[in-house]
Amino acid sequence: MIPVVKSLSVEGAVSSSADKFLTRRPSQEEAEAAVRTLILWAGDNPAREGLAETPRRVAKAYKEFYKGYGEDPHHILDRVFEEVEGYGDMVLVRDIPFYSHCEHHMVPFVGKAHIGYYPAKGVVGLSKLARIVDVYARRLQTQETMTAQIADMIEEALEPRGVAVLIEAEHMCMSMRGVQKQGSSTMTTQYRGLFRDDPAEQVRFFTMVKSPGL
Ligand SMILES: Nc1nc2c(ncn2[C@@H]2O[C@H](COP(=O)(O)OP(=O)(O)OP(=O)(O)O)[C@@H](O)[C@H]2O)c(=O)[nH]1
Ligand SMILES: [Zn+2]
Repeated sequence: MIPVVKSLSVEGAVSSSADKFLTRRPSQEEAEAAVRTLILWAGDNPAREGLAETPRRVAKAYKEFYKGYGEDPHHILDRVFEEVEGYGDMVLVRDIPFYSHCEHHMVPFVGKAHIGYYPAKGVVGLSKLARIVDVYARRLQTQETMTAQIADMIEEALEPRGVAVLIEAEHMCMSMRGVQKQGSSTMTTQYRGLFRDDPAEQVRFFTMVKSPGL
Protein backbone atom coordinates (compact mmCIF):
# COMPACT_ATOMS: atom_id res chain seq x y z
CA MET A 1 0.00 0.00 0.00
CA ILE A 2 1.39 3.39 -1.03
CA PRO A 3 1.46 5.82 1.94
CA VAL A 4 -1.10 8.61 1.86
CA VAL A 5 0.34 11.70 0.22
CA LYS A 6 1.00 14.54 2.61
CA SER A 7 -1.66 17.04 1.77
CA LEU A 8 -3.20 20.38 2.52
CA SER A 9 -6.72 21.22 1.57
CA VAL A 10 -7.50 23.74 -1.14
CA GLU A 11 -9.87 25.49 1.24
CA GLY A 12 -7.05 26.38 3.58
CA ALA A 13 -7.40 23.94 6.43
CA VAL A 14 -4.15 22.09 6.96
CA SER A 15 -4.80 18.36 7.14
CA SER A 16 -3.23 16.33 9.94
CA SER A 17 -0.89 14.56 7.51
CA ALA A 18 0.52 17.96 6.50
CA ASP A 19 1.32 18.98 10.09
CA LYS A 20 4.85 17.64 9.87
CA PHE A 21 5.94 20.07 7.19
CA LEU A 22 3.47 22.92 7.33
CA THR A 23 1.99 24.82 10.23
CA ARG A 24 0.23 27.47 8.18
CA ARG A 25 -1.07 27.53 4.63
CA PRO A 26 0.69 30.34 2.70
CA SER A 27 -1.56 33.31 2.02
CA GLN A 28 -2.70 34.33 -1.47
CA GLU A 29 -0.27 37.28 -1.24
CA GLU A 30 2.64 34.97 -0.42
CA ALA A 31 1.76 32.65 -3.31
CA GLU A 32 1.60 35.61 -5.69
CA ALA A 33 4.93 36.94 -4.41
CA ALA A 34 6.51 33.54 -5.13
CA VAL A 35 5.24 33.72 -8.72
CA ARG A 36 6.71 37.22 -9.08
CA THR A 37 10.05 35.82 -7.91
CA LEU A 38 9.90 33.10 -10.57
CA ILE A 39 9.07 35.66 -13.28
CA LEU A 40 12.16 37.63 -12.21
CA TRP A 41 14.15 34.39 -12.18
CA ALA A 42 12.98 33.72 -15.76
CA GLY A 43 14.29 37.16 -16.73
CA ASP A 44 11.17 39.28 -17.14
CA ASN A 45 9.65 42.24 -15.34
CA PRO A 46 6.65 41.21 -13.19
CA ALA A 47 5.50 44.84 -13.06
CA ARG A 48 4.95 45.24 -16.79
CA GLU A 49 1.33 45.43 -17.89
CA GLY A 50 1.08 41.98 -19.47
CA LEU A 51 2.45 40.26 -16.37
CA ALA A 52 0.84 42.36 -13.66
CA GLU A 53 -2.15 40.04 -13.21
CA THR A 54 -0.19 36.86 -13.90
CA PRO A 55 0.67 35.97 -10.27
CA ARG A 56 -3.04 36.06 -9.39
CA ARG A 57 -3.88 33.87 -12.40
CA VAL A 58 -1.10 31.41 -11.64
CA ALA A 59 -2.23 31.03 -8.02
CA LYS A 60 -5.76 30.41 -9.27
CA ALA A 61 -4.51 27.87 -11.82
CA TYR A 62 -2.54 26.07 -9.07
CA LYS A 63 -5.76 25.57 -7.13
CA GLU A 64 -7.11 23.75 -10.17
CA PHE A 65 -3.93 21.82 -11.03
CA TYR A 66 -3.55 20.57 -7.46
CA LYS A 67 -7.12 20.33 -6.25
CA GLY A 68 -6.65 16.60 -5.63
CA TYR A 69 -5.06 17.43 -2.24
CA GLY A 70 -8.43 18.66 -1.05
CA GLU A 71 -10.42 15.64 -2.25
CA ASP A 72 -11.05 12.38 -0.47
CA PRO A 73 -11.05 9.35 -2.80
CA HIS A 74 -12.88 7.25 -0.17
CA HIS A 75 -15.81 9.61 -0.40
CA ILE A 76 -15.96 9.24 -4.20
CA LEU A 77 -16.15 5.44 -4.00
CA ASP A 78 -18.46 5.16 -1.00
CA ARG A 79 -21.57 4.39 -3.08
CA VAL A 80 -21.70 0.80 -4.32
CA PHE A 81 -24.57 -0.52 -6.44
CA GLU A 82 -25.32 -4.09 -5.48
CA GLU A 83 -28.31 -4.82 -7.73
CA VAL A 84 -26.57 -5.81 -10.94
CA GLU A 85 -28.32 -9.15 -11.63
CA GLY A 86 -25.24 -11.06 -10.56
CA TYR A 87 -22.98 -9.29 -13.08
CA GLY A 88 -19.47 -10.45 -12.31
CA ASP A 89 -17.53 -10.06 -15.55
CA MET A 90 -14.88 -7.41 -16.09
CA VAL A 91 -15.94 -3.78 -16.07
CA LEU A 92 -13.48 -1.72 -18.11
CA VAL A 93 -13.45 2.06 -18.44
CA ARG A 94 -10.78 2.96 -20.92
CA ASP A 95 -9.32 6.10 -22.47
CA ILE A 96 -9.88 8.29 -19.40
CA PRO A 97 -7.91 11.43 -20.25
CA PHE A 98 -5.95 13.18 -17.52
CA TYR A 99 -3.51 16.02 -16.96
CA SER A 100 -0.99 15.73 -14.17
CA HIS A 101 2.34 17.25 -13.08
CA CYS A 102 5.44 15.24 -12.30
CA GLU A 103 6.84 15.74 -8.84
CA HIS A 104 10.37 16.16 -10.18
CA HIS A 105 9.87 19.19 -12.42
CA MET A 106 6.25 20.27 -11.84
CA VAL A 107 5.83 20.04 -15.60
CA PRO A 108 2.75 18.37 -17.13
CA PHE A 109 2.44 14.77 -18.07
CA VAL A 110 -0.62 14.06 -20.13
CA GLY A 111 -2.25 10.82 -21.11
CA LYS A 112 -4.97 8.25 -20.64
CA ALA A 113 -5.85 5.83 -17.90
CA HIS A 114 -7.63 2.50 -18.33
CA ILE A 115 -9.23 0.78 -15.35
CA GLY A 116 -10.68 -2.72 -15.24
CA TYR A 117 -12.09 -4.67 -12.33
CA TYR A 118 -14.05 -7.82 -11.58
CA PRO A 119 -16.89 -6.87 -9.22
CA ALA A 120 -17.47 -8.88 -6.06
CA LYS A 121 -19.71 -6.97 -3.68
CA GLY A 122 -21.09 -4.58 -6.29
CA VAL A 123 -20.18 -1.97 -8.87
CA VAL A 124 -19.48 1.77 -8.67
CA GLY A 125 -20.76 4.53 -10.91
CA LEU A 126 -18.54 4.61 -14.00
CA SER A 127 -17.83 8.32 -13.61
CA LYS A 128 -16.41 7.64 -10.16
CA LEU A 129 -13.51 5.73 -11.72
CA ALA A 130 -12.70 8.79 -13.82
CA ARG A 131 -12.98 10.97 -10.70
CA ILE A 132 -10.50 8.73 -8.87
CA VAL A 133 -8.02 9.24 -11.72
CA ASP A 134 -8.40 13.01 -11.34
CA VAL A 135 -7.93 13.01 -7.56
CA TYR A 136 -4.45 11.53 -7.97
CA ALA A 137 -3.62 13.25 -11.27
CA ARG A 138 -4.21 16.60 -9.59
CA ARG A 139 -1.43 16.06 -7.09
CA LEU A 140 2.33 15.91 -7.50
CA GLN A 141 3.64 12.38 -7.97
CA THR A 142 5.23 10.02 -10.46
CA GLN A 143 3.25 8.04 -13.00
CA GLU A 144 4.16 4.84 -11.16
CA THR A 145 2.83 6.22 -7.87
CA MET A 146 -0.39 7.40 -9.49
CA THR A 147 -0.96 3.98 -11.08
CA ALA A 148 -0.45 2.19 -7.76
CA GLN A 149 -2.60 4.65 -5.82
CA ILE A 150 -5.55 4.19 -8.18
CA ALA A 151 -5.29 0.39 -7.96
CA ASP A 152 -4.96 0.49 -4.14
CA MET A 153 -7.95 2.76 -3.74
CA ILE A 154 -10.25 0.65 -5.91
CA GLU A 155 -9.09 -2.52 -4.20
CA GLU A 156 -9.71 -1.03 -0.76
CA ALA A 157 -13.11 0.48 -1.53
CA LEU A 158 -14.70 -2.21 -3.72
CA GLU A 159 -12.90 -5.36 -2.59
CA PRO A 160 -13.21 -6.68 -6.15
CA ARG A 161 -11.91 -10.05 -7.35
CA GLY A 162 -9.27 -8.18 -9.32
CA VAL A 163 -8.19 -4.69 -10.44
CA ALA A 164 -6.04 -3.69 -13.41
CA VAL A 165 -4.81 -0.16 -14.09
CA LEU A 166 -2.89 0.86 -17.19
CA ILE A 167 -1.66 4.42 -17.69
CA GLU A 168 0.02 5.75 -20.80
CA ALA A 169 1.36 9.28 -20.85
CA GLU A 170 3.77 11.71 -22.45
CA HIS A 171 5.98 13.58 -20.02
CA MET A 172 6.65 17.18 -21.00
CA CYS A 173 9.80 17.09 -18.87
CA MET A 174 11.14 14.65 -21.44
CA SER A 175 9.86 16.45 -24.52
CA MET A 176 10.02 20.23 -23.95
CA ARG A 177 13.21 20.19 -21.85
CA GLY A 178 16.03 17.94 -20.75
CA VAL A 179 16.51 15.00 -23.10
CA GLN A 180 13.93 16.50 -25.56
CA LYS A 181 12.41 13.30 -26.95
CA GLN A 182 9.04 14.36 -28.33
CA GLY A 183 6.44 11.64 -28.81
CA SER A 184 7.84 8.99 -26.47
CA SER A 185 5.22 7.56 -24.17
CA THR A 186 5.44 5.77 -20.85
CA MET A 187 3.18 2.85 -19.91
CA THR A 188 2.70 1.72 -16.32
CA THR A 189 0.52 -1.12 -15.03
CA GLN A 190 -0.69 -2.42 -11.71
CA TYR A 191 -2.47 -5.74 -11.35
CA ARG A 192 -4.23 -6.90 -8.20
CA GLY A 193 -6.16 -10.04 -7.30
CA LEU A 194 -6.87 -12.38 -10.20
CA PHE A 195 -5.17 -10.03 -12.67
CA ARG A 196 -1.96 -10.41 -10.72
CA ASP A 197 -2.36 -14.17 -10.32
CA ASP A 198 -3.40 -15.06 -13.88
CA PRO A 199 -1.36 -13.74 -16.83
CA ALA A 200 -4.26 -14.69 -19.16
CA GLU A 201 -6.36 -12.05 -17.37
CA GLN A 202 -3.67 -9.45 -18.03
CA VAL A 203 -3.75 -10.39 -21.71
CA ARG A 204 -7.56 -10.14 -21.79
CA PHE A 205 -7.42 -6.71 -20.11
CA PHE A 206 -4.78 -5.43 -22.51
CA THR A 207 -6.63 -6.84 -25.53
CA MET A 208 -9.85 -5.11 -24.47
CA VAL A 209 -8.00 -1.82 -23.80
CA LYS A 210 -6.45 -1.88 -27.26
CA SER A 211 -9.44 -3.28 -29.20
CA PRO A 212 -11.06 -0.96 -31.78
CA GLY A 213 -13.31 1.62 -30.15
CA LEU A 214 -16.85 2.80 -30.79
N1 LIG B 1 10.11 7.07 -12.95
C1 LIG B 1 9.64 8.28 -13.25
N2 LIG B 1 10.49 9.24 -13.59
C2 LIG B 1 9.98 10.44 -13.92
C3 LIG B 1 8.62 10.72 -13.92
N3 LIG B 1 8.45 12.01 -14.30
C4 LIG B 1 9.68 12.49 -14.50
N4 LIG B 1 10.62 11.56 -14.29
C5 LIG B 1 12.08 11.55 -14.39
O1 LIG B 1 12.65 12.04 -13.22
C6 LIG B 1 14.04 12.15 -13.47
C7 LIG B 1 14.66 13.23 -12.63
O2 LIG B 1 16.01 13.10 -12.84
P1 LIG B 1 17.13 14.11 -12.29
O3 LIG B 1 18.46 13.69 -12.86
O4 LIG B 1 16.99 14.26 -10.82
O5 LIG B 1 16.66 15.50 -12.90
P2 LIG B 1 17.10 16.22 -14.25
O6 LIG B 1 18.51 16.66 -14.17
O7 LIG B 1 16.09 17.31 -14.50
O8 LIG B 1 16.97 15.06 -15.33
P3 LIG B 1 16.73 15.14 -16.93
O9 LIG B 1 15.25 15.10 -17.14
O10 LIG B 1 17.40 13.89 -17.45
O11 LIG B 1 17.35 16.42 -17.42
C8 LIG B 1 14.15 12.35 -14.98
O12 LIG B 1 14.81 11.20 -15.51
C9 LIG B 1 12.70 12.39 -15.46
O13 LIG B 1 12.53 11.83 -16.76
C10 LIG B 1 7.74 9.67 -13.55
O14 LIG B 1 6.51 9.82 -13.51
N5 LIG B 1 8.29 8.49 -13.23
ZN1 LIG C 1 9.33 15.69 -14.85
